[in-house]
This record gives sequence, C-alpha cells and structure tokens, in this order.
Amino acid sequence: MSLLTVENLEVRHGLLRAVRDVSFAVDEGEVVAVVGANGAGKSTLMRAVAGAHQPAEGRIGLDGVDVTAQRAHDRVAAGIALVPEGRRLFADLTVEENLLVASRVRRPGPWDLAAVVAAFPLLDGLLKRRAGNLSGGEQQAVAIGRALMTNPRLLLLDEVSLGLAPVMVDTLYDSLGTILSGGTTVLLVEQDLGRALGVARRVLCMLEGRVVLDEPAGEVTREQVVEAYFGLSRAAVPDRATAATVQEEPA
Ligand SMILES: Nc1ncnc2c1ncn2[C@@H]1O[C@H](COP(=O)(O)OP(=O)(O)OP(=O)(O)O)[C@@H](O)[C@H]1O
Repeated sequence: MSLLTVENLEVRHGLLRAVRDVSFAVDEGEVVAVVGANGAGKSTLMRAVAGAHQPAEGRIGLDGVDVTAQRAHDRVAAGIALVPEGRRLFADLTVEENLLVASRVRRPGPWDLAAVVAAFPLLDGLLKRRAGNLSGGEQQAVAIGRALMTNPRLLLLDEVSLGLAPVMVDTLYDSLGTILSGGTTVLLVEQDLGRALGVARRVLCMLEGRVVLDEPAGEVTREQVVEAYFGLSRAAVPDRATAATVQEEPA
C-alpha cells in the first residue's frame, strides 16, 4: 500500500497555478526524487504535502488517511516532516537546542539525539555550538536531523544539496542509507539529475506545475528525463530552458 497518495492536486499562488492536476503515490520505504527546472513547482508541491500551503483542489493521503485539511503541525504528528529549502534553523540556538525543538512534536520511533549524531557523524562534537556559526553542510545536517527527531514516516527533503560543496553533498547522501534503514520513506527535490537518478527508486519530473514523467529510476534514461525537464517532446523549446540548471555528472 502507498504511504503517500497525491490526487489531482492544484496549488496556487494568487492567480498562478504553481501545481496543476498532480497525482502520484509513494510506497513505504521508497526514495522518490522530484526534478524539474526553476519555477516548475517542486517546492510548492513539497510545501503542500507538508501542510505549509493549502491546496486549492485535490487530496493528500498518508497511509490511507486524508490529511488534506490538516494543518502543518498536525501533519508532523501524523508523520510528515519537511526539510525546507534554505534550512530555516534557529541561528542563535545551539545545534542541540535546534534538534530538541522538534522533539516537542515527537512521535515514538528510533530517532533521538544519539541516532541523529550517529547518522550524521559530522555533527559529533558540535551539539553545543551555535547553529548560525556552522558551515552550510553542517547546518543542512542539523536541518535534516531536526526533521528526523519527529520520527517521520515520510521525510520531505527540498534541495538539500543547494549551494554545498560536492564532498559535503556526498556526506549528506551517505546518511540516506541510515535514514532508510530507520524505516523512513523519502520524497526529495534534487536539481542534480545524476544524483537524483542514483539515489532514487523513482523519478518524477515537473514542468510548469505538472508531472510530465513518473518512471522507475532504473528504467528511464538521462535523455528521457532531460527531454521531460525541458519539455522537448512538446512543439517548441522555451528559450529560458536553455539556461540549463541540469548539472552534468563529472566525466
Ligand atoms: N510565495 C509565492 N508567491 C507567489 N508566487 C510564488 C511563491 N512561491 C513560488 N511562487 C511561484 O510559483 C512557481 C513555482 O515555484 P516553486 O518555488 O514551487 O518552483 P520550484 O520548482 O521549486 O523552483 P526552484 O527550483 O526555483 O525553487 C514559480 O513561478 C514561482 O515564482
């Protein structure tokens, strides 16, 4: 049975339909990557699943329960945790305090301070440091750890690698295995196509608010994803799409 079901979702920013008629499902234990150009609607979709943005139409279900009308904190209690783009840590609080803030809405489960540090060894020794003084990668580990502290069933990661050095991205992605072994299902937005195809079991590609590709990562070629990414199967290639944000894998 699917853990997350999204049916005919429409999410608007004023008159802009940022997410249009989006439907997909994520099975328990799956890693699903959402890719797409800037402005395709990926973050809006993630925020809608987390309850940070109420959809205009459609339905979001978690393990068969309709959570569409639930507010964000109720969805955390139900098992959905979002690591937002930009991390949004409390810069003046310590790492430990940032992590413990989340435990107020903690569900029962395997994640606690020790488990987070074990999953992100780079946080070892940093618990008493001010979050605002950490490097970008360390802050991202705290942001993911904070979400894990709620013991989510579904972890939503929005562009966790943005602006980080490749070696740091490798370190963060190395921790994904530990996260999955803790029973957490992951839906992630990832701009680096190579990494998305490498880590995910399924890839969803969004274009102008719609899902234009939803395929098992092992059954889709990089070219097919790039075509969907830029809408090349349609009549014209938009000029703005030539400013490619698809990052090439190292040769
Ligand atoms: N708070 C907002 N108010 C108005 N428009 C918004 C808001 N947030 C996003 N948008 C618009 O909605 C569309 C989808 O944006 P969204 O951030 O979801 O896309 P994205 O695929 O995550 O892009 P990016 O990779 O740049 O973050 C864009 O046209 C964007 O300008």
